Amino acid sequence: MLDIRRPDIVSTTQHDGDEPRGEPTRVVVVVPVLTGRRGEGADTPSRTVEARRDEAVGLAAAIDLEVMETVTVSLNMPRPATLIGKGKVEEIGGLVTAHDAGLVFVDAALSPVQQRNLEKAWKAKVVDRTGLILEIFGRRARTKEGALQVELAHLSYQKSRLVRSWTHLERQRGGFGFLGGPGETQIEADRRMIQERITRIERELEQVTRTRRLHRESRRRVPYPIIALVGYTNAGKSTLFNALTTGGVLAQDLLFATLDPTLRQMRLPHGTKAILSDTVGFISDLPTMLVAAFRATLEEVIEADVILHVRDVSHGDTEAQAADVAAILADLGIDPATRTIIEVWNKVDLLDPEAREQALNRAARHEEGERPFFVSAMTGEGLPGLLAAVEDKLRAAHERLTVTVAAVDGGTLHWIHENAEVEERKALASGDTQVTLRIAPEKRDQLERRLTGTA
Ligand SMILES: Nc1nc2c(ncn2[C@@H]2O[C@H](COP(=O)(O)OP(=O)(O)OP(=O)(O)O)[C@@H](O)[C@H]2O)c(=O)[nH]1
Repeated sequence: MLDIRRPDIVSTTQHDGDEPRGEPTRVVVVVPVLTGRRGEGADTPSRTVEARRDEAVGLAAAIDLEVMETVTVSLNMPRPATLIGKGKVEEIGGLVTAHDAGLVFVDAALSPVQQRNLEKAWKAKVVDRTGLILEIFGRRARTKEGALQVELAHLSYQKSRLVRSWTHLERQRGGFGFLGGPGETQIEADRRMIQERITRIERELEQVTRTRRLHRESRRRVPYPIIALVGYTNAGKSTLFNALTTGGVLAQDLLFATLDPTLRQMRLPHGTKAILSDTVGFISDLPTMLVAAFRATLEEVIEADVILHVRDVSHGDTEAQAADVAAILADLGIDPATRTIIEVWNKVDLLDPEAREQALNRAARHEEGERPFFVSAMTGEGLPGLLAAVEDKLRAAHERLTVTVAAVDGGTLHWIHENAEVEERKALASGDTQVTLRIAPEKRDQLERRLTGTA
């Protein structure tokens, strides 16, 4: 697990004599909001200031930090040295001391120099948005591959900061007119250490990815459709994942359960079996180095037969969150016009009657057949209706056929069991077998060729 407070995570921003003083889990959250000209990483026009504050607090809370205070800072012009102005830096410094905070989360992109200067000024560790998101992803990664991908992204992030800081130090050294000054060997050693870890993780990742690919291929041979959960962080995907797959792991689930905790087999009301896939939560302004890691964990979504877009409908910022999720899906090449995406409006138990009425009105504006489902993963409300709808969609896509397989054609019978869902199997007097099955459109031709002997 990665840890922003872990001492062996190299930081160019540590200096003798100004180590963080306060409690490492007490955090002051700073939300810079650009009011003037647009600048680096501070404002997100689609979000209100309140929503940004809420999100920043949520991010900090996601890794169990104790938020002592949240400060919004209006920025006309970002300052190169500290991002925010001198007066505010001092004011926040006062809060850091008063709360005995060991950490300040600045919800923006900080340059290494800004980070270092702020750490010096506040005598606390400073983490920016990318740093915190990397930390959250690191803690939530549930597969070995996911954990390694995030660690790799984290190391690349550190390395890039080291490089930039190096340039900065070089310039400084030039100014003082001496070579090989303090810091050089330390930074070189840090770089080497990071590079060694990157190489080691890349090797490990290659191995894990190869194993995963093999598993994926063996899973593909099993004809179960895939239902993928996607959604903004904290929307309730994992709660829903558990609610929909309770009842333990069936014996035949082991193939999935042991391989990957984000995949579980489930049974729909009429008995259709499917694989439910949980995914990592989406976050707005995802750091670029995480996009690749993200992509790898989203392969199931790309291949899914049905995508459930889980939304926290009780959240004030639910529309902007939905827009972020839609943008990420589009980035993954998922076209809502050709894919089955069902919106799941979760946490309805938190809505008061008036808010529920408003949400129902909003839902009614969706086309029939694309109406969102109101559910509570917590209380179970609405889940049976959702499952029935998912099953309908899957069944609509999978044709139901009754075929007769010749007694001599054991190969085709085997193929059918591997590639289709067998509903009924009857031995005929002739020795042939009559099979009623459901099959995906892309497999139908193959079956036809086998049955007509043209395979
Ligand atoms: N009241 C209520 N709370 C819910 C419901 N579903 C989830 N929660 C809570 O919302 C929080 C987030 O739920 P998770 O299931 O972890 O959300 P997630 O989407 O998997 O989050 P990430 O892992 O960040 O992507 C937890 O505290 C849940 O207990 C619901 O239907 N009602």
